[in-house]
Order: sequence, then C-alpha cells, then structure tokens
Amino acid sequence: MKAVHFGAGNIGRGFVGLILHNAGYEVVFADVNAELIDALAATPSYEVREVGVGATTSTVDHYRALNSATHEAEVVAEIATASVVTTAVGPNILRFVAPLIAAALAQRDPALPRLAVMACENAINATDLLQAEVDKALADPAFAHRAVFANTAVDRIVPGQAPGAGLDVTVESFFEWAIEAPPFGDEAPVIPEAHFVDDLAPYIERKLFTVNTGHATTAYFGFLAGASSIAEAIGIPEVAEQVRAVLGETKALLVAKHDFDPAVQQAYLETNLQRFANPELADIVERVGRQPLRKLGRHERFIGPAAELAERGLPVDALLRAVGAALRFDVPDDPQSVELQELLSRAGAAAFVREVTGVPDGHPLFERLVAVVAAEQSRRA
Ligand SMILES: NC(=O)c1ccc[n+]([C@@H]2O[C@H](COP(=O)([O-])OP(=O)(O)OC[C@H]3O[C@@H](n4cnc5c(N)ncnc54)[C@H](O)[C@@H]3O)[C@@H](O)[C@H]2O)c1
Ligand SMILES: O=P(O)(O)OC[C@@H](O)[C@@H](O)[C@H](O)[C@H](O)CO
Repeated sequence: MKAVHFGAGNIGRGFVGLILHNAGYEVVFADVNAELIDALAATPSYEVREVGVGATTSTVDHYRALNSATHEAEVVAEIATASVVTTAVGPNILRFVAPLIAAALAQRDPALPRLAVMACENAINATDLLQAEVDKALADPAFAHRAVFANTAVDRIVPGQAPGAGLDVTVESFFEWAIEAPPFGDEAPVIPEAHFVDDLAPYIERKLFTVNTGHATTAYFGFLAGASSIAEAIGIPEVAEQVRAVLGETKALLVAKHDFDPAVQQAYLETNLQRFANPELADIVERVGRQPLRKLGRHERFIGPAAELAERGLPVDALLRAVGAALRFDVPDDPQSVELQELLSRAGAAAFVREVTGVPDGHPLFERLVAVVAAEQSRRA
C-alpha cells in the first residue's frame, strides 16, 4: 500500500505521515521545500516525540521523499499508482497541488481501486475545495471517477520545531482524525487510528470552533499581552478569561446546531484549555495567529460561528472582542499581518468588513463588525 502525502511540515511529519505509516502505508512525502525534501530523502527514519499525558516516541521509516516543484512528473507517477493521497499544505495551497492529482488520474489504470483523496487542513470541507480544483484541471471529466474525495478533521497541536531538531518532530500526545465515510461506500482506506463518521459537519465544526477559535483567541490576546508562547498566554488570567468567554459562545452554537450535550461540550473545551497550557509544547503566538486574513474569513474560526450565532440572535460579544484583538496582530514576518495592517490604514471600515470577512451588508453581524473595525481605526488615529 502506498500513500502520497503533500506537505512534509509539522503536521505532515508529526501526524498524517505517522498515522499512515502506522497503518502500513509506504509514505511518499511531496514538498516544495528542497532542503526539507533532500534531508528526508537522505535519512531512513525520523522520530515523533510526544509530550503530555501518556507520551510515547514513534519511529517513522519506510518512506520516500520527492520535490514536487522540480520532480513533478515523478510525483504524478507515484500518485497514479497510490492508494491514498493526503495534503497538509494550508488551504490556500490546494490549488497548486490539484493539477498534479488531475494529471495522475489521467495516467491511472482504470482497473485499479479508486484513489482516496483527503485534504487534512484546518478548514471546513477542505477536500471539497481540492476536488473543485482537481475537476478544473482534469483533461477529461471522466477521469474524476478514478478518485474518491472525502473531507476530514485533523487535530493534533504540532508547533514549529526547534532549530537543530532536524526531521524529528515534537507533538502533543493528543490526536484525533475524523474522516467522512459515505463517499467511500465499502472501499474505505485502512487507517486504524482514524475514525470514519457518517456526518463530518459536527466533528469539523466542533474542532474548528473550539480548538482553533480558542487557540487563535489565545494567540491574539496573548500577543497583545506580550506573551511569547501559547502556554504563557493562557496562563495570563485576563487572556484566559477572554478565551473562556469566546468558547462559551461557540459552545452555545455547537449545542444549538448539533445537539451536543452541554456537559460533554464543556468537558471538551476544558480539555482544550489544558492542551493550550501544556508547558512542554513550545508553541509561539506567531504560529498560532499566522495568516490573520485567512483566519478572519467568512467560514473560519471567528466569523463562521459569530455569523451563525448572530443569525440565531445569540450573543457574539466575546467573538467580536477576539476579532478586535486579531486586528492588532502586527507581525512584520507574516505577510498577511502586514497586508491586514495596510488594509486597516487605507480602507473604510465597511469596505474592510466586506473584503476580509465576506459578511454582506444587511447581515445581522455586518454593522457590529463595522463598529469593531471602526473602533480599531479610531484607536490608531
Ligand atoms: N501544526 C498543527 O498543529 C496543525 C494541526 C492540524 C492541522 N494543521 C493544518 O495543516 C496544514 C499545514 O500546517 P503545518 O503546521 O504543518 O504547516 P507547515 O508550514 O509546517 O507545513 C506546510 C508544508 O507544506 C509545504 N508546501 C507549501 N507549498 C507546497 C506545495 N505547493 N506543494 C507541496 N508542499 C507544499 C511547505 O513547504 C511546508 O513544508 C495547515 O492547513 C494547518 O492548518 C496544522
Ligand atoms: O494551522 P492554522 O494556522 O489554521 O491554526 C493554527 C493552530 O491553531 C493549529 O495549527 C492547531 O495547532 C491545530 O489545528 C491543532 O489541531
């Protein structure tokens, strides 16, 4: 069994690659980072070291590595004969990976079982996005039947790695991989550490609107409080209070929309607050807050739940405060932070809301978002 995995970064090596390796796949890592791919190709194994409750260390071996920028044809040929393709490259990068999958489907022997394609990104239905890009790139729409596309929700905090760590990855011990089962029928790939679910929506929304909403809130308020790590940030009572308030609001949505037991959701969010506080995870606020424009998108961790709460007439004050904190994420090394700051200095508040959040005029959240942006602009004036 062979799996091609795009993105040999933190979650690629520390989670997806590991779980596929444990499932018995030969993993072919494909990445555009030449230094990383050369190191992987030259090294027979690397270690995934867990920190936290029940931590263990695993060795990943029996893999290969290809540079998908310089060896595109080889990557395409690998996909053409693989059982599984996964990605962990970031939602904005899926469109660059899609043409390679489309080319591989054209080459694929129609007698082979269908290729299982799963995007492991922090976004609602990221695989649908990838599928749409693959469809656009297909030479013949009939080749689409050679693949099955399934959405997934992946959860494991994998921070940036310390300089000098090489290929080894330090990760938290907690992990969860939920995959939607229906697209596969009775042909689901064998991945024992993942769980296949009939309806992914409650899983991905619970994950994104609890783990990632809480994480990003910790990062943005932590950044303002001068914290460098997420553990340090959540240890600041005023930051923790903002995070709890935000998670109280997203809990109300998750309970109302997906019928979660409130006590179970409360336990889930408490577990996540403990995950953020793990002092052994050297996770910095700049990583967790990275790409703030993406994080302020319409279906993302702040605006997604806030819009639905507002539509239901439920409170969104804490989420709006978190959006206000996100606007102050000023990190010169993060191109989206620079763009955000530049946009705030030149666009009107309403135009900013339309462009960045995608919330339309007349939506119950629109004027409230305009007020948050306008308040930030006057604070700077
Ligand atoms: N790190 C985490 O805790 C975590 C957890 C769950 C999900 N995720 C999601 O996984 C994705 C990756 O996150 P990460 O933290 O591993 O980031 P990362 O930056 O460590 O890794 C991304 C990798 O993708 C590679 N890449 C970029 N463009 C590429 C292309 N065109 N083709 C192939 N490879 C390409 C980069 O070189 C890099 O090695 C994101 O969507 C993130 O939201 C991350
Ligand atoms: O990867 P992002 O930028 O969408 O979000 C940053 C972190 O919140 C994220 O990577 C978490 O560590 C991860 O989602 C935990 O499962």
